[in-house]
Amino acid sequence: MQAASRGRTSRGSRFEFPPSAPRSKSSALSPPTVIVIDDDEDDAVVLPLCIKAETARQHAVSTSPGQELFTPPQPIPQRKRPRSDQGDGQPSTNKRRLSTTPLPKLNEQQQQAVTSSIHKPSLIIAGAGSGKTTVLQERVRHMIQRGVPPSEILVVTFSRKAAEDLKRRLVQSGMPGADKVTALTFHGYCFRLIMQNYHRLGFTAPPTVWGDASDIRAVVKEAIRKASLDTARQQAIRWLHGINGLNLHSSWEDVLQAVRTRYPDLYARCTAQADGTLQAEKVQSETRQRKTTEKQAQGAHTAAGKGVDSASSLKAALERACLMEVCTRVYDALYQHCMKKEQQEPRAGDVPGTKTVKQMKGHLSLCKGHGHVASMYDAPGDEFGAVWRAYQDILHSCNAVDYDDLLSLAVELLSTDQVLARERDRFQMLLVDEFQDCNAAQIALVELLQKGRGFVTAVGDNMQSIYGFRGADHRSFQLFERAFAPQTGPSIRRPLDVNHRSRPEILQAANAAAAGTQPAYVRDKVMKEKPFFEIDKVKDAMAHLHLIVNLHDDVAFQRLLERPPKRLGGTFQDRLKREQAALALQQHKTHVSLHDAAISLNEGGSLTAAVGKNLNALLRFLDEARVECHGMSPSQALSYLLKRSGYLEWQKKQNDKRSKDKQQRHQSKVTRLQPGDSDGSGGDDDDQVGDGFSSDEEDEQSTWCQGTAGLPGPLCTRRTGSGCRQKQQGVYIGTVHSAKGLEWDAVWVRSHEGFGELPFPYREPQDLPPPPVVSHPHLVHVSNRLVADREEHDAEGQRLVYVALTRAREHLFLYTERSNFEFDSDYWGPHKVAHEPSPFVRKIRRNAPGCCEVKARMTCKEIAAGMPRDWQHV
Ligand SMILES: Nc1ncnc2c1ncn2[C@@H]1O[C@H](COP(=O)(O)OP(=O)(O)OP(=O)(O)O)[C@@H](O)[C@H]1O
Repeated sequence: MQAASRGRTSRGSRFEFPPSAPRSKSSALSPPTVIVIDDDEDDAVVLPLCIKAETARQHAVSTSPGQELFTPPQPIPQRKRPRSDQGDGQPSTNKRRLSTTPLPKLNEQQQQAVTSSIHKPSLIIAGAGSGKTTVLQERVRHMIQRGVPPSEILVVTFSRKAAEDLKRRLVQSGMPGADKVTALTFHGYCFRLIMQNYHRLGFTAPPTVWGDASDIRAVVKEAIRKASLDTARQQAIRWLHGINGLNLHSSWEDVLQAVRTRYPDLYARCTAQADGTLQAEKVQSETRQRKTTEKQAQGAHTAAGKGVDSASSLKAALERACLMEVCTRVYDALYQHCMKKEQQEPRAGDVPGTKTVKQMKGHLSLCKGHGHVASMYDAPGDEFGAVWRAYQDILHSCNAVDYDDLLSLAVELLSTDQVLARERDRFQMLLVDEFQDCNAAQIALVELLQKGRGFVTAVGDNMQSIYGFRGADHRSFQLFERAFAPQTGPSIRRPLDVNHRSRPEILQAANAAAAGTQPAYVRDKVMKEKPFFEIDKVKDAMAHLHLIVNLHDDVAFQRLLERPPKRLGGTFQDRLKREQAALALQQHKTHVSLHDAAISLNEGGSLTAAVGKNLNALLRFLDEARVECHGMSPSQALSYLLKRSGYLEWQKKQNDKRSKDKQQRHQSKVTRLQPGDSDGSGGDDDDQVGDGFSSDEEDEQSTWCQGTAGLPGPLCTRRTGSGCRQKQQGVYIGTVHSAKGLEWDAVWVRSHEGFGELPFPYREPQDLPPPPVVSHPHLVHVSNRLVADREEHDAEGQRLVYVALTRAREHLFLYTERSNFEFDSDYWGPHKVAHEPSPFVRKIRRNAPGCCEVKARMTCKEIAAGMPRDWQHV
């Protein structure tokens, strides 16, 4: 950084400028600034939007939710925000203020909100930066001061970061017992509840939580396959039309009898197959055939022997073979069809009804978010309902749940008197942050926990509602009032009108961006770092852990099959899948686990020597590991497993081929896996359990596996991705969703055309899941309106921009690169694409011209020079 001379802002903070930079007003960076970086040149090029630095900063800004936010903020009372200037006038670093500084002196409205009766419901709806979270924290302190035992206070937030922050702040405030307060995400709370009561939900052991997006997609794919199988049964019935009085409800057994009558040859062939004489059909190559003749003969002998020994097992084997023959005729065609469809992105004009895996996954999540359950989609022939039921069957037989299930299962638990009474006893007081983003299940949880009692405080902001696409219920505040009005009467709402965070100009710009016309949405490709729990090595390690606590975890088992050192190829996996399907038919189950199928194949003795050896070794390894890991801590178990399975050795060989720095990166990834609390009792570490909103779109990730035998549970693994980077010195890079509730002195927002785009594009009504046919057994307010209309969807995009801009305290930079490389492998390969500034930037310029100044160009040096001196190293 070059030597610099000093300038002075109206507030007295000192900024440095390089000698070469002109010292006109336009070069002194005042927020907000829109910058266009031209990557053709070394220098950045700035367009945009600089604030007149001398405009008011000495007053607070009026802010209130909803429409009023669009009106230009009125300078009202003196803003007495205690800045964290460190004596020399330098602004604070880019850490969240709440986590590092003492609580501010509350204004009158805040004071009232904090001290209102703790035995009455309170709803605080206020704009960004008005101190909602601060009030929530202070209210907890107030409750403790009023004699509420801290362990009976439950604070629910929307992200783990927010929960951790709140807890830390409470502890730092020195309030005795503050560390006993429970601060969790909704999903964290539900997870804990389910782990403590899993047996009431029909689980025989604590379920595994499947959160990885690609794993879930694989399960959905399998569910589509299974649902197709049912369609196949119906097709087979049509194929065998009229025989033995078959109708569409006939079982596979009836189908079998019909085959026997109509196609005796086929039936005989299947009999022969069951006797083991056609085993060779499974062997693909001549070479392999020769090598395995002996083994096959042995296997055939065993199968035949079994058949002779027992008439019933011969019948079962016969049925199995025959059924498979019939099923696969139609089933394969359907499966291929489904899989082919899955490769394609949904496009306008796609035939409605045939859903892709991605669509199905989205629909499942959306419906679960709305509090629906599979049984609500029981209409015959309903494709979505069939897939959903198959999906749940797979989860159930693998003793697993997904993130969305955590909420609905918790609702189910709290709908039983015993659990509800215990939880209400355990947590007297409930406080909820970001209430505007609650979905039906979350609202139901709040209602169940406090209905008729009303010791609940909720805070939120309509303008920051950005989770509609995941089922956040737009009526959340209304529903809150309806549920708790009997306890409060009409005075339930408490306003907070003063923004204490951002400079007025920033707020004006944010309001301007969110006001007026609808934004245009343009698809944007974002290159982002792979989330920690999606890194292959991490998934490998987690698969080992998951399997030793739950052998029926098919996702983990599949992974161990696919990955070295126990690699078992695609042919074997196909065989295993067939065995799995056959076993399920034979046992009249919708699903049996891959592990069970593997045991069956292993015992069948019909595998080639090499495959048989590998499979046997894998099964033995799992059996032994479950015994050996008994009582170990998760990190010990992980070390043992990776070593014992040969994975580490394999990795070492791989590492030898890598450069040294790559090795170090890998090592650091593995060591990031940290064990959580070990007694499962939900101590302090329990709030490490993540919020479940992070699996694919956001930066924070959390995964769980639970102990059975001796393994401690829950094992919480924490991601040290950008969420943790925030705690270090440096720049936090994240999505707008992940930044919600947080604040920084300086915020840079990339603002080219895609800015404001939601994670999911708008879906036309025909692309939505069908409405449920029956209502939910537990939820009171389940909305049948699955997704808001286009107008609401666009408004949510605007709110996303509003949230982004209001994260800034002092400096807001909106920048657009003039052009950048984008990757298009299908056609041109990487090529440069020109970027236009976002429509929001145009709106800020149009609607709030007085608050910002637009710069056409700015060099990188000038940008850096505009930063406070102690930031220039960043
Ligand atoms: N009375 C006050 N005086 C000075 N500063 C305050 C006061 N109340 C809150 N603040 C500060 O204002 C900032 C915003 O507060 P807080 O995060 O609680 O607002 P919020 O309404 O939860 O914001 P958002 O909804 O945008 O996340 C914080 O830095 C907080 O310390």
